[in-house]
Amino acid sequence: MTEQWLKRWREGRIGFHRTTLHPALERYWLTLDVPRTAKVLVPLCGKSVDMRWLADAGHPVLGVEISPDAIEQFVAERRQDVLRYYQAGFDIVRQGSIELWLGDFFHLHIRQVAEIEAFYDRASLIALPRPTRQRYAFHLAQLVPPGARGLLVSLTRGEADAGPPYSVSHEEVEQLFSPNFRLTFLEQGPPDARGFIESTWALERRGPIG
Ligand SMILES: C[S@@+](CC[C@H](N)C(=O)[O-])C[C@H]1O[C@@H](n2cnc3c(N)ncnc32)[C@H](O)[C@@H]1O
Repeated sequence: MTEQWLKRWREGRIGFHRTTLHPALERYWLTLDVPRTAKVLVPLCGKSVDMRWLADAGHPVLGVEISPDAIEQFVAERRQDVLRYYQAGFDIVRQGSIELWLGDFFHLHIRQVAEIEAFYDRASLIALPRPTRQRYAFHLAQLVPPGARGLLVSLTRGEADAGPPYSVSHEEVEQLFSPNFRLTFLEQGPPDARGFIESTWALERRGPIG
């Protein structure tokens, strides 16, 4: 799976990438009431311009991405100094208040991200096959503290077929996240040219007593 993503990036097959801010982020982020300076985790971040918006809104951003091409393309898109360092098994590239950790999201450990208070997933869950989605939801829950809030932008399609992107039903989103998060369904967009429908959810990490 990893090799497939690296290859996609090398060959420029990144149809999932948006060059403009995701409308759901702009519409709903402020409604989450995340403290302005809270650090936002962006798992499987690609070179999403949404990270610029979060950073411009005052949030330090921690993106995790397996493809070095994605990270290099992201930082090349802005003329701003870049700092490079190595920490806990990850090569990290920092540009302003955005740090991009090169490596496998599943290798990120809670000790390394203790200060995360919020998260943003657009097209991350849906990049993973079904058994890995279960692991993803559990891993995200381990990384963020009780009370952490975030947005999830997922995809469904009438006839589920081979992904990525994978079609993830609303029932599956609830089944994956409700053990550890409070979920609020926010909106469902119109179908795109391939019949995919994006749905947006607000999530809040539950505390030990629910
Ligand atoms: C569908 S793309 C979405 C990217 C971004 N969230 C966006 O909205 O443009 C999924 C991304 O996850 C990355 N990826 C896949 N598996 C990963 C993993 N285990 N750890 C970190 N990144 C991963 C891929 O390289 C790809 O850039």
